[in-house]
Parts: sequence; C-alpha cells; structure tokens
Amino acid sequence: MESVIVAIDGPSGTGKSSTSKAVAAKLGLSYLDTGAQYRAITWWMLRNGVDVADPAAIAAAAGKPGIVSGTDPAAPTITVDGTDVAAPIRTQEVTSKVSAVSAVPEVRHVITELQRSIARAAREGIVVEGRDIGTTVLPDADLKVFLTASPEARAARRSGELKGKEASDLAATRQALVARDAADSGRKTSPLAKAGDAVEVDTTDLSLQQVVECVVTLVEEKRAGR
Ligand SMILES: Nc1ncnc2c1ncn2[C@@H]1O[C@H](COP(=O)(O)OP(=O)(O)O)[C@@H](O)[C@H]1O
Ligand SMILES: Nc1ccn([C@@H]2O[C@H](COP(=O)(O)OP(=O)(O)O)[C@@H](O)[C@H]2O)c(=O)n1
Repeated sequence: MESVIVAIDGPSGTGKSSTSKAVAAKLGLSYLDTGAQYRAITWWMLRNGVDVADPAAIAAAAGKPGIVSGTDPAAPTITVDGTDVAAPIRTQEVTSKVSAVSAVPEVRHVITELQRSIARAAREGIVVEGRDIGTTVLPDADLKVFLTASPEARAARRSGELKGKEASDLAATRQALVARDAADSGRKTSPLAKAGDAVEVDTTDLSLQQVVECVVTLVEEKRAGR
C-alpha cells in the first residue's frame, strides 16, 4: 500500500494526540507529536537558563538542543541530548512558557525541518499532529483534519488529566487554555490555523472512538481516490 501523510491540527484539548495515536496504530502508520518537540525545546531553554522572555536569546540557542522523537504510536518517545523528557515537558512551567518559545521564527525553522525529515523517513506513512502541519510543515499532506471543540469541553478534558489541587480549578484551566490558543493563533510565524483544504471535525459531542472512526474513514476514502 502506498505511503500516506495525515496532518491533524487544532487547539489544545481537541483530541489531537489521542486521535492521532489511535489512527496511526489502526492503519500501521508512524506518529509524530510536534507539540512535544516544542515542549522539549522549551524545557531545554528553561533548564539552561535562557530567558524565555527574550526572543533574541531564544533564537540564538534554537539550534543547540538535540531533539529526537520516537514515532511508534504504541510507545512514542522524546529525548533531548539523550535524556528522556517525556514527563518533564508536561509540567505547568513548560506549558505556561511554550507559546513564547514556539513563536520565535528560528525555533520554528529548526523544528519544522526536523518534522519534515521525520515525515520523509516514515516508509508506510505518518500521522503528524500540531498547529501548523497542514498550513506550513506538510502542505502537500494527503489528508488534513482540523479538530475543534468548545472551550468548556476542552477544559473539562484537560482538567480530568491533572491531579489533586490542579484538577479542582476548572476555571483556571479554561483560562490558561484560552490564553495559549490566543497566543498560538496570534503569532506572526505559522500561527495555529485551519488549512483551506482541511476537513473540520467538531469533537465537542463526539467520543474519542467516534473521532477515530471518522478520521480512519477519511483516510480510507483518500486512499481509494474518492
Ligand atoms: N472526543 C473526546 N471525548 C472526550 N474526551 C476526549 C476526546 N478526545 C480526547 N479526549 C480526552 O481529552 C484529553 C485531551 O486529549 P488530547 O488528545 O491530549 O488533546 P490535544 O492533543 O488536542 O491537546 C485526553 O485526556 C483525552 O483522553
Ligand atoms: N505544530 C505545533 C505544535 C505545537 N506548537 C506549540 O506547542 C505548544 C504545545 O503543544 P501541545 O500539542 O503539546 O499542547 P496540548 O494541546 O497537548 O496541550 C502549543 O501551545 C504551541 O505553542 C506549535 O507552535 N506548533
């Protein structure tokens, strides 16, 4: 079967990661979480004392960390200079700084080239999820999907993932999520946006399984040349 490239974009909490992993596993494709790469470079900046309020300092350091993504959908991995950062990239500290780092054009250039080389190397094909995959990273993707959901649904989903004290504050989760969407949509270089030829799927009232089935069907239709 021919290799297929699927781009899945959308704001936080719309189900990109869960959907992409499940679709890739079902179809025997590789999987790439591009948000994890932006989180990893942000983690490195914080760890190395780079002032993340200073775009020039971020730009100067953008090429330094060696980020490697493992693309098996059953066990995706991410390392920086050989260190497993899967857990530390999910902290609130990284989450609150990632939009500032990902807005810097030099960062986007480095990470975009990395993403393209990973997609080229995927023999069977790949599902790549992020914010600018359909518009910028892989504009020739075979299928582009843009996931959406209400801010309430997204905050409830995210809140359910957080433990203890953090989980109790749904309003704060919603506020942080909406602020990150605004920063990601408002930046100059490849903002979060729906590609003109993307299929939009509102997941607010759909189960994860329904979204997965919907995307698998879209891929199969593309493969059948419909
Ligand atoms: N359609 C859905 N209905 C309910 N919960 C969902 C749905 N899709 C994803 N989730 C849950 O919402 C949370 C965020 O999903 P995730 O895939 O990480 O979103 P994103 O990658 O877009 O930020 C996860 O806990 C996931 O299990
Ligand atoms: N293709 C991408 C993917 C993520 N990002 C940035 O990385 C951040 C984290 O992405 P993520 O997908 O891990 O975020 P969640 O929606 O999973 O919380 C986003 O808020 C963006 O700032 C980006 O700029 N471009």
